[in-house]
Amino acid sequence: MDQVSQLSESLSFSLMNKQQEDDMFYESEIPGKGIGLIAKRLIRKGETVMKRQPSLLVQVETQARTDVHVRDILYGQAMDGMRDLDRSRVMGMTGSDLGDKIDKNCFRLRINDDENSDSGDHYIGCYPDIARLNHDCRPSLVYAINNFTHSISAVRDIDAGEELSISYIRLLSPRAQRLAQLKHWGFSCSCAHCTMSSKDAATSDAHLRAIVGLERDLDNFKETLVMPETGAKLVELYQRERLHLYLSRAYAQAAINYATFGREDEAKEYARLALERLGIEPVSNAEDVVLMTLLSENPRLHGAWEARLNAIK
Ligand SMILES: C[S@@+](CC[C@H](N)C(=O)[O-])C[C@H]1O[C@@H](n2cnc3c(N)ncnc32)[C@H](O)[C@@H]1O
Repeated sequence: MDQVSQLSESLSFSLMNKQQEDDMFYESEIPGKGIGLIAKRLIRKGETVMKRQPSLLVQVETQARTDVHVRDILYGQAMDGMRDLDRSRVMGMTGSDLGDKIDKNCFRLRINDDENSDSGDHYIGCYPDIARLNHDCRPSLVYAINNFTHSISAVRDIDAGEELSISYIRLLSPRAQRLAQLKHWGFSCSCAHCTMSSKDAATSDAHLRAIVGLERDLDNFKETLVMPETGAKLVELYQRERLHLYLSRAYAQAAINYATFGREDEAKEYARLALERLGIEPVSNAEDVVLMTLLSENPRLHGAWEARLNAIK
């Protein structure tokens, strides 16, 4: 979709669905976290929760090169140019001044790039409605920023009264490391996963270490410890850890791994599960969808078919 049609789709989504959003969640004071968003009704897995264009966009390179005094003048001009409603939402974001508000609430994004390279223009985008979402190490929502559009959907069913949350960081580090990383963001994480007992945290940390180890083994085709079931074991660990937001990748790895051992039925089944999870994500990676569709229909046509069997021979 080009940027103009994406923008108009997103704007019409915002207008048409404002009523639906009002019916979906509300803002509330959350003990120890400031303001947050609470589900008003059951939100189904895969439901779109919000879609927004940025109220303010900062080009990272220009910002880094600009002296603080000039930057403040530019920020002021940008604020003056905003509609009253946007200005008051931006000023309502948590933080002492605009620079601090941007640091604490806004998202880094990259435009016109190839995902795997360092090229592209780097921006910081401010989406004040989305900035009300607190962090949780087991978030209920997943987000994606495609061009400038920020889209969020539910990774699992969310009960009425539950807090809506996203993750500000990647979640495979042990508790102590996650806490240190979030401290760097200026807060001490009080999510249920960071405040659990030391015994439960040690079990969770062991699962996370096992996940990282299995992913490393699965990525290495020379790794002889990998069995046909290694990918399924990875999926199981992600499920036990309730890291639903990473399940599409885990199912995909399991599907490919079964294919590398020539296990057609399991490869098809896990590819089908990967496709189901990809459908839940706000923006699915087109390449992943094509690969998983191929695997779910005819794993023998995938480049990885029997790759590990052939390596053992
Ligand atoms: C993007 S804002 C989220 C909305 C914010 N609570 C508000 O009142 O506008 C990020 C700030 O929320 C608070 N916060 C978010 N997640 C938290 C968590 N898991 N534990 C404690 N504080 C949290 C921190 O103060 C953090 O700097």
